[in-house]
Amino acid sequence: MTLIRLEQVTHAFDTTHPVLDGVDFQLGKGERVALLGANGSGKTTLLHVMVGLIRPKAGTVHAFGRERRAEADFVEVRAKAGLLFQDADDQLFCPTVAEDVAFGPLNLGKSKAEAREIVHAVLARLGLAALEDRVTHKLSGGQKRLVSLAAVLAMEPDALLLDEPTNALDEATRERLLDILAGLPQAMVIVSHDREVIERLATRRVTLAGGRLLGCRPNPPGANAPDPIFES
Ligand SMILES: Nc1ncnc2c1ncn2[C@@H]1O[C@H](COP(=O)(O)OP(=O)(O)OP(=O)(O)O)[C@@H](O)[C@H]1O
Repeated sequence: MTLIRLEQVTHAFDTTHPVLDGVDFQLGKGERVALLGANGSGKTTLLHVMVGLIRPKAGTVHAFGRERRAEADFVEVRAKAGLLFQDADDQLFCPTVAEDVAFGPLNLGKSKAEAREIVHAVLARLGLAALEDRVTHKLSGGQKRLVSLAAVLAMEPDALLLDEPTNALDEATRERLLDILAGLPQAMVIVSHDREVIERLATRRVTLAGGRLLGCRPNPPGANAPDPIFES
């Protein structure tokens, strides 16, 4: 079952060259796709296109059963595909951790009591119960990353879009996050330059280069060369 499908997505921020140039991509249920590519190759842009934070100049976005065009379509997509931002400060904007994690469920129409239950459950599951009443902006970078993931998981998404999830984490926090991610059932797109993240989590790898998406399987028998062009 395909959760997200992009067809011929093209996007440019200026008139010089497109960042994305006819990108086809599919995320299937149960897949964990590593999205690789050099700095500035358009990985974050592609994640943002998937959830409607950027509207491409051309091409189509299908997600969770239908084509998505308008902002109202993407509100639903963002509830089903949780985006973990590269910078936790883009994710967390409430005074306390509990409020930040409750924000999504409340937005989805849960009652305050239901949201409180979800906050307790998610924070406990991630080993973050002690942070519940902390002031968000005073957390360390690693704590913010884990709380961001808690806020995303509180929405009970079907897919996770992770933008450099282990970036700037110390070894212990990185291991902890990797263990958590490895135990999650959601389909994932994982943007990462962290070899261990890719080797441990990814079921498939794709690479953005020159605006195009090239596909290759992890450790393909016989060769490591990318397939010439990505899947249909
Ligand atoms: N809002 C924007 N306005 C103008 N240019 C932008 C904007 N967002 C991204 N870009 C440009 O688009 C290109 C792709 O950026 P993007 O952040 O998607 O790359 P990336 O592959 O995620 O990079 P990194 O690995 O460094 O995070 C870059 O040249 C970037 O400067």
